[in-house]
Amino acid sequence: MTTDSAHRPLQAFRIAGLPPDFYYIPNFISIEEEASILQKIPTQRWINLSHRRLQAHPSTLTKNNTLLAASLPAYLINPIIPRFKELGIFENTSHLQPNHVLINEYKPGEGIMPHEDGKAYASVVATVSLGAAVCLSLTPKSSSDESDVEEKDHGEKWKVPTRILQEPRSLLITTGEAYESLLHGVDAVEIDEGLNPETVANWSLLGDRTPFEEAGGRNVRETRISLTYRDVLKVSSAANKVLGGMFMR
Ligand SMILES: O=C(O)CCC(=O)C(=O)O
Ligand SMILES: [Fe+2]
Repeated sequence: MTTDSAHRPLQAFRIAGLPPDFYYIPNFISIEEEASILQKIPTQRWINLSHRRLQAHPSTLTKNNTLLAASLPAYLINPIIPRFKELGIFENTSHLQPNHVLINEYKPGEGIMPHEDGKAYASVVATVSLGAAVCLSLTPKSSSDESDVEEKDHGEKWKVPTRILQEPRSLLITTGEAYESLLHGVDAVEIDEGLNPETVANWSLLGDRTPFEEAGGRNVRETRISLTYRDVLKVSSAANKVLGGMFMR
């Protein structure tokens, strides 16, 4: 298992200095693919929240975190999910592929509080960014446990808190300990500031650093949409529901 890890396609994209594992792939989709997806996101399905808006596909989970089985819309499947398969992103999750996508939209000044994604899902999230760049802020789960998060695996120091800069068309994969031991959020700011190799964990993996360098380490926010692909563990098929209903009579 460990011997072939060096040959795994994701290894070149691993973000160093963070708990295992985050992977960042710039230009995961093309400009044309990005435009096509943006144009297909339905305008009538947005749920407005105070600092962002979102929609869930194929549907919102039930109160006990169950997904009612249904396929994802075609524009969320192709070309993205076949590319996930080539990279083996969901090869160890229960359904071997994502079955749920949350679409989040952030206008300048909007964000999402630090949080964890929790146990409704397999511990893998694949996030495709569309439209503009945004920084994801990472913090240890509890500040009193900071030393636990920083020193693991032979005393290796993790550089948290830190940020991951997500360029438009990029893919960010969060798995395992990175999924379980850190909180992630998007600061509700109009400008991400102080972007440089020390403050941005994936600086060396960026597709194009020049816009941020030329802006003096700033990213002036524009509307950014994210597609977060996940594998929901509990899935209820329509057939199960009917059977369940029969046994209850
Ligand atoms: O927009 C993002 O990149 C993060 C979204 C997020 O954390 C979530 O939907 O749980
Ligand atoms: Fe999240």
